[in-house]
Amino acid sequence: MNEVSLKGITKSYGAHLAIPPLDLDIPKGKFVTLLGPSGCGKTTTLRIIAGLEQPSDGELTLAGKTVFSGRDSHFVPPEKRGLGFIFQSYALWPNMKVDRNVTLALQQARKPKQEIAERLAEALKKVQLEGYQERFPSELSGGQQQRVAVARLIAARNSILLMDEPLSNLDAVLRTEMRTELKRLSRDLGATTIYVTHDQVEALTMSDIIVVMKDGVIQQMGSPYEIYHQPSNLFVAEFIGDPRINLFDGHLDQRDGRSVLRIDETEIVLPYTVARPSGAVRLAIRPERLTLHDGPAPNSLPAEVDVVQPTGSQTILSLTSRGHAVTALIPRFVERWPTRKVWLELDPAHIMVFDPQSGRLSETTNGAVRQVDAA
Ligand SMILES: Nc1ncnc2c1ncn2[C@@H]1O[C@H](COP(=O)(O)OP(=O)(O)OP(=O)(O)O)[C@@H](O)[C@H]1O
Repeated sequence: MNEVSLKGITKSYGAHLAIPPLDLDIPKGKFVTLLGPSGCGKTTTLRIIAGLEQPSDGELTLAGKTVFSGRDSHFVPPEKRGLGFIFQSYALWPNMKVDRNVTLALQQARKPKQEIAERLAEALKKVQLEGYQERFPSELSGGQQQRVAVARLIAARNSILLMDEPLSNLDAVLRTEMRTELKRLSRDLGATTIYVTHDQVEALTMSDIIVVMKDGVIQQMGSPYEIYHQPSNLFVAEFIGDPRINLFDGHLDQRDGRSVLRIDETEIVLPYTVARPSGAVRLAIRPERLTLHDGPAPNSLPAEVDVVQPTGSQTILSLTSRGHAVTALIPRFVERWPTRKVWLELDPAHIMVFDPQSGRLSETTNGAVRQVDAA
């Protein structure tokens, strides 16, 4: 069942159409991330769901109830939508102590005192802030303030949670910790969570479903696995993955039932058949699917090593192959590559073939796009 459903939702600011007609169905209990570059409409979409922004047209339903309809100007205000929020700026009341910040909504809903006290204690325990009830937000660190915002969500027990870049003000260590925390929260509450970020690592690590947006238009909606391994177009392929995916211009030949790729003088026979005629193509391969050799090898391009960057468990190698910048990712610590001239082997099973005009991923003849590894 879909917990959140947008049908033909649009939003214009004056003459600027920020969200062209948008259809989006979010299943109950899933952690769904809206991901995309700055200005792609993620926040606007979330604010529309929250009721903080009125759409120009369309229909929005939450848990089966229509909360906005452009047809009859029906609009349910945010406080009546039964949603929980966490935004980037924790949105705590600066003049209220932690206990009141956590329980304000429960008090306004006139819940019994005993229940409020129990929910407060439980929520503060979950975020490890027991004993902090009497502090004002200004007496807490950024991470602790964010945990108060999380405690408020726990106490409210909303079935739909909306989060807009909630971790962007935190330092790297805290961000990783809070990622785990928010994922656990969403799971423990059994909540449907809609999370906005432009950080692909957050999206890949936290989500059941990622929705990649560009200019208000959904480019792909799928599991992190699908988004990473089967990007539906070049925009998604380039947006996801750090270091970025490598792109090459190439030529596809359909020869005796086999698909053969050519990049300059290098020929690569693919282990699957691409469902498109012979001709120019755009090829993509992830940095971790390249292997370096010190002499000629099958499926390889000659290249030169420019820069070696160990990151700890992995090393990023920047190379140049026939004038093109290429990045390889090696799963170990390397300080110096022994030779400057190398051969860069492309793993044929992991080459993606895109239409050079439309940028769309070409399907394989088995009906689906390539399957790699086990999901
Ligand atoms: N109040 C407003 N008035 C005019 N234009 C707006 C307003 N709010 C958003 N926009 C425009 O709508 C588009 C989508 O903005 P939105 O904030 O949803 O993007 P975003 O993907 O969340 O970006 P970011 O990651 O930078 O927050 C942008 O082109 C933005 O300039």
